[in-house]
Amino acid sequence: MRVRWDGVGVRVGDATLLAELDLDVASGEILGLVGPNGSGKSTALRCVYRALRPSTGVVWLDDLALPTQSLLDSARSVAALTQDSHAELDFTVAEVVALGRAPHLRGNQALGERDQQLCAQAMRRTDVTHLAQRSVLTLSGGERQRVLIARALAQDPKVLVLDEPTNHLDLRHQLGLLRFLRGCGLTVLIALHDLNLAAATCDRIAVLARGQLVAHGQPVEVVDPELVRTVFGTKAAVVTHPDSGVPQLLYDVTANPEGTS
Ligand SMILES: Nc1ncnc2c1ncn2[C@@H]1O[C@H](COP(=O)(O)OP(=O)(O)OP(=O)(O)O)[C@@H](O)[C@H]1O
Repeated sequence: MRVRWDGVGVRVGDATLLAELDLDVASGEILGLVGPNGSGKSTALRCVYRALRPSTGVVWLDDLALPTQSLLDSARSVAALTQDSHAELDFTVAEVVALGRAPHLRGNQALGERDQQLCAQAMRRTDVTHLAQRSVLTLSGGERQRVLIARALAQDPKVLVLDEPTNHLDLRHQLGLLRFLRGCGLTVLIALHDLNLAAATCDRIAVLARGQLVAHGQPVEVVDPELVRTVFGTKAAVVTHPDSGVPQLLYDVTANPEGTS
């Protein structure tokens, strides 16, 4: 499913959280949103999963404008793992993952065979099957994060919106998740702080700063020392990964952050 931000701006009072954003994401593409804290990444994503109504512009899913769709219809297409996703009730892992099926069920309708298959598949993909009967309250931060990703996958969406999904995940599970995203065939919109993981995972990267889109393109076009210096105020060198050919940044924590010496 194609996703398009069409002049999407968000203002609260006098503050512009997101200036008019134009971005077009093809079906099956992975778009990475990167940028400093407070640059508008979550705001841009919230407009897609409808936690926020844009002040200007429209988000399109294929040729349907989001405001013309019911919340239920868009929830069938778009699953989100957000920074405010919580699992604070005393539910088992299996119960939390099953909540992902809610947009596809009527009222208190029980899970059917296909629903159960999708939940089981989502739990396998996120390596939480062995936790199925545990209370989510007893999980570590990374285990809980994987359960929330499983819930989003169980929704069987066409578009997956992930806001910092690698938070709390150990290296193996970070790479496992990103590898899965590369092969899943869904349209993926993902906010990431780690520019190297973004470069390794995303087809295109959009760089936001103070609510503005300041760069946009394939990782080789975007991951650049000058951009890292101007946007993040950080000195970095770029090398090419010997196997994947993807640009990767190297940091020197002893260097002057502005890179002036
Ligand atoms: N309701 C609000 N009222 C005023 N300002 C807000 C509101 N919601 C968000 N902001 C501000 O909008 C800016 C953009 O926030 P957003 O969460 O989109 O940034 P982000 O790029 O996702 O940041 P981070 O990397 O820290 O998660 C921030 O400065 C934030 O404080």
